[in-house]
Amino acid sequence: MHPRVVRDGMTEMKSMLFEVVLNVVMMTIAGRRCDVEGGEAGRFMELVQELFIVMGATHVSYYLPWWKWVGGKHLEKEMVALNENWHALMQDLIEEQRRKTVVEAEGAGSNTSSVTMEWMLSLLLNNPEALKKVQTEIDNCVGEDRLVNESDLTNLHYLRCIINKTMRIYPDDPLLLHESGKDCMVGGYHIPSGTMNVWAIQNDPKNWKDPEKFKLERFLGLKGSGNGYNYKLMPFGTRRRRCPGENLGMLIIELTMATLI
Ligand code: HEM
Repeated sequence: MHPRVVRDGMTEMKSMLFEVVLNVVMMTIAGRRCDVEGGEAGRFMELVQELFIVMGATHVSYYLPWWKWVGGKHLEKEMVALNENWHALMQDLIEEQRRKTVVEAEGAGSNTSSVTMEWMLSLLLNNPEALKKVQTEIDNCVGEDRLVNESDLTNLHYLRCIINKTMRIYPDDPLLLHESGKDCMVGGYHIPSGTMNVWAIQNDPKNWKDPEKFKLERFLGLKGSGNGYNYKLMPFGTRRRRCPGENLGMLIIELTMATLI
């Protein structure tokens, strides 16, 4: 991985963080790193970004079904095109792996973890005291003569607090559990009025006093997310649809950020 110096000694972190996560996931499922020179990483990043735009879009055709009949750009077409591009990329990988691997987890894993790390960097740079504190914690537990390893992570409590803080105020999927203004049924499930989305729950003063304040200590001693936090913090979702990559995602974030810090 080569740092990209943008200007005046500043480094562009977004694509580097994305590449780290993509390589970890790629090693896990395909046994090799991502081909940066051949453009595989760039191809992935473009598709993941496009996917998030299409998934997050509120489209005019939701409200005006006749839009597509009069020739308006239809979300369905964009999704089909995106799906075909994903398919082509996945097909290359699958062929390379002789059809032995499941690859759809890549998109879900790469963007979520790298975006969380990007927000975390931003939080740390804007809160120098917290940065100092976490640096001291790493210096005390790991020292300066070696890199952080997995067994150190149980001692890096403050690091974990900052990750939790990041995921509380900048969840990857803020609109998870869609907000509902009135009682309704969705797919046979009753959604009561006043149902809130994840961002609203995680930033509700009823759940987190002074939610906007930087009070990391409030995360100390709390374990896991979802049920562990009484549903006040659930960046990985909860129950049946909960993210299956939670442990891997947390591990990647902890190791990468601790090493970087
Ligand atoms: C910071 C890292 C991550 C965050 C915040 C995150 C968050 C989420 C969320 C909110 C969901 C949707 C839950 C729901 O629909 O209720 C999800 C689903 C999923 N995630 Fe993650 N994720 C992360 C990392 C990963 C990683 C590393 C992988 C795999 C290597 C992964 C694989 C998946 C898959 C396959 C699903 C779909 C599960 C299903 O539909 O049943 N995620 N994730």
